[in-house]
Amino acid sequence: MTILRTRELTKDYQARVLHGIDLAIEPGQFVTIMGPSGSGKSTLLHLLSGMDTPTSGQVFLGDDELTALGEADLTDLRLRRLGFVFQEPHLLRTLTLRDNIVLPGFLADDEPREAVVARADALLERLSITELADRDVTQASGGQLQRIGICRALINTPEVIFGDEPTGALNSSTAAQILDIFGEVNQDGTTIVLVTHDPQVAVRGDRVVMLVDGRIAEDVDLGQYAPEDRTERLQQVSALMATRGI
Ligand SMILES: Nc1ncnc2c1ncn2[C@@H]1O[C@H](COP(=O)(O)OP(=O)(O)OP(=O)(O)O)[C@@H](O)[C@H]1O
Repeated sequence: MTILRTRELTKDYQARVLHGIDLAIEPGQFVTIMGPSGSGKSTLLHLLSGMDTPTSGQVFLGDDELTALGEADLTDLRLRRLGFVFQEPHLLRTLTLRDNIVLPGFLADDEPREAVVARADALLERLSITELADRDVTQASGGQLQRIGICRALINTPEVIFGDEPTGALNSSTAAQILDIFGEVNQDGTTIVLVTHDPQVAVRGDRVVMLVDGRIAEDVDLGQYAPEDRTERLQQVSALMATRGI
């Protein structure tokens, strides 16, 4: 069983940047996508998450083909079933941080607003940032804002969380805390797919998909090592990167 699957996915800009990608991700996996700059990592993430459409090929979320949906259905699917965490959280400046979190919940309009607010408050508490609820973006640190971004990504209880360098703008200790949160979310059963250059991010996952020139060059299972056995994982990832000249 797969939660995300691609079939012969290609993407052309001026030139072809993805060449027939076949990838299958199982529910609950924590996958990182690595590779040299320009290898197509972000492009693949955008196609997997329905943020962009391929030149040819298919993407499936469970039994649903994303690539067969029109823009309105795709937007609705992204809102309800997928979560996104970017390098910068891009929060709305005119809203409180709590209101930034609840907004996608209100847009989904599946349940009473009080229930959405209660879930936002539970997420704030879980990520230890309850005190930020009534502040705005000017009144929190980068790491705190990234936690708000994660709460927002989780508000509609997505099946998959996608991240593009989600710790790229943070110092290493804050980044480690954010990665702990991704680990906990994954432990709860949410599938995670992160693009990263950073081996310290890759070791948090249980699978590394390495892209080179728009093709999957390596697909490595780190699950044989316990998650806390980061040294072994780091050696694997570093060896992989060295092999590919990264
Ligand atoms: N919107 C676009 N229009 C034209 N070319 C693009 C566009 N987006 C990406 N590309 C090109 O596609 C190729 C892959 O880009 P992509 O951003 O997916 O790579 P990446 O591996 O994520 O790179 P990086 O690690 O530098 O972020 C690059 O050659 C890039 O210039």
